[in-house]
This record gives sequence, C-alpha cells and structure tokens, in this order.
Amino acid sequence: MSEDKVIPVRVAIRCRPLITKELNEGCQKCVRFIDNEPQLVLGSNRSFTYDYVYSPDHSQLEVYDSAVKHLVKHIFKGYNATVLAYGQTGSGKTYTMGGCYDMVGEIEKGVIPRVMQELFNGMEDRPEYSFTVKVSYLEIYNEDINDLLCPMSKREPLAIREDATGGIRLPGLREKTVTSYEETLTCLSMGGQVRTTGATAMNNTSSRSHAIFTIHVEMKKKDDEYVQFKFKD
Ligand SMILES: Nc1ncnc2c1ncn2[C@@H]1O[C@H](COP(=O)(O)OP(=O)(O)OP(=O)(O)O)[C@@H](O)[C@H]1O
Repeated sequence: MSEDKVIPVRVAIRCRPLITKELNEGCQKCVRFIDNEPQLVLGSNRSFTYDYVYSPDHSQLEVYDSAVKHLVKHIFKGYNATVLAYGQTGSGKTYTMGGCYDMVGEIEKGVIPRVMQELFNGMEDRPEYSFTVKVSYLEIYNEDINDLLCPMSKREPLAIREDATGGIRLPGLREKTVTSYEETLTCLSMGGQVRTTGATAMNNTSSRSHAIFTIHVEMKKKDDEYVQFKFKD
C-alpha cells in the first residue's frame, strides 16, 4: 500500500462517564488515557490505538468537531459519508449520535443535530446552488424493518430488496423533504419517540433496535449532483 493512500474508514473510541447506577453499585474506572495520544490502556498494560480517543471529559462538541465535522464539508463536494455508532447496550451510542435530542440541552446535543445545523448553514453560504434535503429514519428490530417516520397506525414492516446493481432498496420507506434545521429535528424527535425501547440490565431506556437516519442532499447548479449522508446506531 502506498504511504499516502487515504484509508476512508476512521475509528473513534469514546469512554463515557460512569452513570449514577454504576456509581451507586461501586463501579470504578478501568481505562486510562495517554495525554495527547489516541491511545487508551486497559488494566495495567494492554494499550490500544485508534484514530480518535475520547475520554469521559470530552464534550459532544469536541467529538463532533474532530471526528465528524470534516465529513459535512465533503458532502458539498459530492461525497457520501456514514457515521456508525457501535457498542454494547448502555455504552452511549444514542447519546453520542443525538437520538435522545429531546432529553438533553444545547451543549449536550449529539452528532445528528450538529450535522444538520452545519448542513443548513452550509446551504445558506452557497446561494448559487439550490438544495433539496430529504430525511428517512428506520429501525431494525429483530427481523423487522420499521419506518420511524410513518404513523404507527399505518406502519407495516418494510421488505428489503436488492436492485439490479446489487444495491439495497427498501420500497415504501418514507423520505420526508425538510427545509430547515428545526423541521429536521422534528423528524429526529418524532422517530426517536416511536423507536422500540425497553430496559436492559445496563440501560433502563435501551433502544433495543438498530436505527438508521439518512439525509439525502441534492445540490444543483449547472450540472446535477447527488449526495447522501447516513447515520447508523
Ligand atoms: N458521554 C456521555 N456523557 C454523559 N452521559 C452519557 C454519555 N454517554 C452516555 N451517557 C449516558 O449513559 C446512558 C446510556 O447511554 P445510551 O442510552 O446512549 O446508550 P446506548 O448505547 O444507546 O444503549 P442501547 O444500545 O441500550 O440503546 C444514558 O443515561 C446516557 O445519558
């Protein structure tokens, strides 16, 4: 591999603070962080290196600014991007991604609201283009795929199909056109409220499902361009 080859996948690890339940049970930190290095140490000597390492002291803004913000800039150049949060129940995926937007304040808002804000600001800064923004929000729960932007009374599990080029399609998945940051947050919030939740031993309000929030941005000037942004939790 040539030395200047850019690896398109970057991995960040985030260690959340101990929550009240854990503190009450006497849990203690078992991870150390190395100053100014993207490294963490488990126990006395097992160290791991990532592209980004975030300790419990890192804020939502710091996570967003260093690991995600640059992806939004690339959207306006026609690139696609995916931010995928992976981890065991209660590890902080929903908090980091911003799926719990309604429950936290401005400082604590997560990746998705911050991306939306940046996207709409970026559109305002480009008056020579016209934009169409559409969002969809789905969850995968057991074997079912649910459209989170569809009213519960009309909702039926979606079928998954493969198109002629091997791409994955979900016929019937709603794509809602949004024209402002606030309108997008309403979709995020409405979808979040109908996600399948339940308690696990480690999280009283566990999401119990995988969720994908997708933002399609169409940007038109002389030539048509089409870009897509995806979040998975
Ligand atoms: N960086 C953080 N700072 C403060 N609190 C956090 C942080 N990350 C997570 N939490 C808190 O930890 C708890 C569990 O987080 P969260 O619900 O995001 O986990 P999850 O990985 O989405 O879990 P599940 O897969 O069960 O849905 C929540 O109370 C959340 O507010």
